[in-house]
Amino acid sequence: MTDASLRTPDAAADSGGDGTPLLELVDVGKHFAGITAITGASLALYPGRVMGLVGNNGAGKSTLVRIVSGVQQPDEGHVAWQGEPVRLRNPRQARGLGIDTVYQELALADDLDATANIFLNREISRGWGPFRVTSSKRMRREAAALFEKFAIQVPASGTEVRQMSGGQRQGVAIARALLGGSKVLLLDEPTAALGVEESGHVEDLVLRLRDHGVAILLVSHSVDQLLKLCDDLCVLRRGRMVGVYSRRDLTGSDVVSLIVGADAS
Ligand SMILES: Nc1ncnc2c1ncn2[C@@H]1O[C@H](COP(=O)(O)OP(=O)(O)OP(=O)(O)O)[C@@H](O)[C@H]1O
Repeated sequence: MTDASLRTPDAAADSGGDGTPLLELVDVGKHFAGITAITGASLALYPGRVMGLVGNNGAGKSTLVRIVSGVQQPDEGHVAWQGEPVRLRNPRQARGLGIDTVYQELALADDLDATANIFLNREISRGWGPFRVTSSKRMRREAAALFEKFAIQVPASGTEVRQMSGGQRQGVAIARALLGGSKVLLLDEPTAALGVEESGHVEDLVLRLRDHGVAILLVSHSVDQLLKLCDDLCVLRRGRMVGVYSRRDLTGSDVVSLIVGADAS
C-alpha cells in the first residue's frame, strides 16, 4: 500500500465551505416486491455535522443506510457526492469516495490486535518482490498516532480485540474507517450493546469526529443520545420521510411525537 491511502479526515478540508453538502440524497426510494421500504427521502450531510436518523422498527433506516453505503441502489431519486450525481454500485466504491459504515456487528478479526485490525488488507510493506516485508513498526506507530489524534483509548498492540470492551471495539472499528480516509461515517446504533459509561465514551468520540470535520449519519433509538449528539434529525415513519429538523427546534417529546406520528405540539 502507499502512503496516499493513509488519509485521515481533517476539519472542513472538503466541501461544505461553499454550502455544498458532501453527500446528498434527493427524493430517494426503494421498493421490494410491492413493499415500500423507503420513499421520498432527502437529506444532506456536511463536514463537521451530525445527522441523526430515527424511526420505529421498519421505518426504513437500514434501507437508507444500505443505499448510502452502496449495498443497495435506490430505484427512485438519486445520490449526489460533492454536488455531482453518483451511482454507488457497491460498498467498495462508496469507501473509495470516503463513505464508510460501522455496523453493529463491527466485523473485527477477534484474534488480532487493534493495529492489525485497522491495517487488515491494507498492510504497509517495504522492499519489493520476494524481499517485500510488512512494516509492523510503522503500522504500530501510525495506529498509535491515529488513536491519539481521536483520543481512542485502546491498546494499539499486543491485546486481541476479543479481550477488549464493547466501547474499545467500537473505537477500533471507527479507527479502521478513519484510516481509510472516511469523510462520511455511517454509525449504526453504535451504543446499542453498551453500558452507560462505555456509551459515554463512544458519544464523546462521535463529537471528536465531528470536530475533526467528519460528516456523520447516526442511527439511534435513544432520544437523549440524538439530542446530545446531533445537529439535525431526519425522522422516518413507515417508509416515508417525515422531515429533517434542526435539533435546536426539538424537545425530547417532539422527537417521540414525530417518530410515532402524533401531533408534535
Ligand atoms: N430485502 C427486503 N425485502 C423485502 N422487504 C424489505 C427488505 N428490506 C427491507 N424491507 C422492508 O422495508 C421496510 C423497512 O425496513 P428497514 O429494515 O429499512 O427498517 P428499519 O427502520 O431499519 O427497521 P429496524 O429498526 O427494525 O431495523 C420493512 O417493512 C422491511 O420489512
